[in-house]
Amino acid sequence: MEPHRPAMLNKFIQTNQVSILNLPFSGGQPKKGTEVAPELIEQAGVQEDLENLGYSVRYIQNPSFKTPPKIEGPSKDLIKNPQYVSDVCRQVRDTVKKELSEERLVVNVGGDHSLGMGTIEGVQAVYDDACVLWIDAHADINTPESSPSKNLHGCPLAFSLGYANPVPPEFAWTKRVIDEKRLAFIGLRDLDPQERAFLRDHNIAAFTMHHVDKYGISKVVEMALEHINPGNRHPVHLSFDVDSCDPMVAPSTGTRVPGGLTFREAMYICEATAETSTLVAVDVMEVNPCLGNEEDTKNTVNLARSIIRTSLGQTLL
Ligand SMILES: NC(=[NH2+])NCCC[C@H](N)C(=O)O
Ligand SMILES: [Mn+2]
Ligand SMILES: [Mn+2]
Repeated sequence: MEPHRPAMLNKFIQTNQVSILNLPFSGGQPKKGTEVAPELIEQAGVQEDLENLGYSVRYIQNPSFKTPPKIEGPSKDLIKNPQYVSDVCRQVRDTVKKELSEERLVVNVGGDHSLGMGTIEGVQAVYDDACVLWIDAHADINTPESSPSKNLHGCPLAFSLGYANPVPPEFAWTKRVIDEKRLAFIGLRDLDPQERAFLRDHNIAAFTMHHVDKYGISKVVEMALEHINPGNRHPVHLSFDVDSCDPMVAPSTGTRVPGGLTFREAMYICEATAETSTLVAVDVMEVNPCLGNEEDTKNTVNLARSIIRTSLGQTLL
């Protein structure tokens, strides 16, 4: 079939190649189910969507991520599954790094958002000036110590910013790889006390749902991108937690928070990011097909599919 539109010219990735990393993993939080999301999102037709945009797609499967290597008790600071999360995230880092260094755009399909520490390190290993646009109801910037839940999906950015102190031994491989001025959030509405303190003390560009209401999504995206990526000179890593969206839009996810993004606001973020021609990696995280009814699962899987094709250049016209 003729592609109806050529793949967008990308400032950093000059091939038309995309690697989709299926990351069937739920070890960063207690609810089973995120490990089955990648296969459902694949079956929804992502490969065909991207081929229609002119991309050549390679799928990378990681079935071993599904099963914890061994039963582990909590480490002494009580965070859950530290060794399992660490092992998987380290492998994710290496795969992202390899695919990007061979000039393939990377799509990471989770899985829970603890995977973000792996995707960020992988992107930064190839593009050390890349910026991160984190779309989420949550800031995921708790340290293992500050985390009230002790679930590692609430912690990935604390590792990438070097805030965890002490760093649990399992995560000794993580480094401070991003600077605060290269990180922005959109969609925030559920923050823990220490997360709020980090965002304020380090002057991180944190756009909450209040800002979306006040300025509208187009202005918020413009301010966020202008802050982290002035002049579109840096590669962009878009990390999309579907719980940024309203529970009516993304019902099948583990930590639902009322008052989120509409479907169009979510798409607008993807469209505006695509228009910068600087996207090198996108994460779609926290779809849990085991939560909600059949209709809920279908809608949430379709949201994930739409996030992928829209951030890779699909437009409405
Ligand atoms: N990726 C997510 N959905 N994270 C939710 C984190 C919720 C809460 N802040 C915590 O630390 O546990
Ligand atoms: Mn979240
Ligand atoms: Mn998240």
